[in-house]
Amino acid sequence: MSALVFVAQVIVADNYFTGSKDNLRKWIGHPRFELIRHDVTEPLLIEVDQIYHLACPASPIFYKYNPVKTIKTNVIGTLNMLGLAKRVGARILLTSTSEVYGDPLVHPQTESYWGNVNPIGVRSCYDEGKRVAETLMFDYHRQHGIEIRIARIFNTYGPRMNIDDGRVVSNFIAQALRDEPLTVQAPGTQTRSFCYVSDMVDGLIRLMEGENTGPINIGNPGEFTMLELAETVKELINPNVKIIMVENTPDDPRQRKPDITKATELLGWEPKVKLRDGLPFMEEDFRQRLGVQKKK
Ligand SMILES: NC(=O)c1ccc[n+]([C@@H]2O[C@H](COP(=O)([O-])OP(=O)(O)OC[C@H]3O[C@@H](n4cnc5c(N)ncnc54)[C@H](O)[C@@H]3O)[C@@H](O)[C@H]2O)c1
Ligand SMILES: O=c1ccn([C@@H]2O[C@H](COP(=O)(O)OP(=O)(O)O[C@H]3OC[C@@H](O)[C@H](O)[C@H]3O)[C@@H](O)[C@H]2O)c(=O)[nH]1
Repeated sequence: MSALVFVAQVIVADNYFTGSKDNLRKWIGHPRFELIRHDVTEPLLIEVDQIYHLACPASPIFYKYNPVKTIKTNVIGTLNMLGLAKRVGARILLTSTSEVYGDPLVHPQTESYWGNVNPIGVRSCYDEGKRVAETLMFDYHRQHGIEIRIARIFNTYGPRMNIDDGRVVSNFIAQALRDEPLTVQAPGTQTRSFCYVSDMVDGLIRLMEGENTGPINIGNPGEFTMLELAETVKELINPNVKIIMVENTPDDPRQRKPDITKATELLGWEPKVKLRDGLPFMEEDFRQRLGVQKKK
């Protein structure tokens, strides 16, 4: 009996705008791993079978920092990755976002919903950028026969996130560990649905290896208000910490929850890690990096 073993080689291209080499430390030097400092707004000439196109700042504070660069990354970066896919005949997966639904008027969000997005707002570089990226994917698919996969990712969290990333889960955990008040942006009743990173990776691999182009929502339907999230972090990590209300930013979506029927039926995927079970893994990682011991 003989077995065919598929041995993957991985090439990571990153310009380190929000990413960190430190997160890849254990792979550097591995014979089947290669790391390239590369900005996707420039063409990339390599030979590959599959492209996971994730490059894009994702935290609102980072994507708003240089909005022109964010939209270039989404448009020119996606064009370059599609050009690479076309040249070498690779299958390409785009990590799109629940932000394509904008401030959704349909709840929970299904993939057939076209969204409610402000085209000229401060978030548009990101949400409209990802919407164009999805359009480019489908145009390359229809015009050039490129094999595409589109994931619409809902808020994802987990260990090794940048401590000062600025997104809500990392903010609350870092604040709780630093004994700083948890900053709930008003009104605090806005909702998000949080997916643990290992579930997300499993969903993305299933989508890449499966037969469906998508778009497919990948996210955890467990929905929480930001006040509920703050209360949960307080209870689990630091019962003495204060929760304060601070000003919000424009166009913050008021509610978000994925309908994952397609992911369940087409990919056989559903998330396994509940928020209360995922937060302690992130707490442990943040404690180590911040040097904060658990109180006995
Ligand atoms: N984490 C989430 O909640 C979430 C939700 C929806 C969609 N997404 C999408 O998933 C992808 C990854 O998100 P993340 O949370 O890991 O974000 P992140 O900001 O932590 O990581 C993004 C990575 O892209 C790199 N990058 C940014 N611009 C680049 C460029 N021009 N060229 C090359 N590399 C570049 C960064 O250095 C970083 O390593 C993004 O495309 C994001 O839009 C994430
Ligand atoms: O300290 C904070 C930070 C954020 N928030 C609130 O928490 C909610 C979530 O904010 P985040 O910044 O974590 O992320 P958002 O949901 O706004 O955007 C994210 O959505 C999906 C992805 O594409 C991106 O990762 C990102 O754009 C918002 O309502 C925000 O007002 C707080 O209450 N306090």
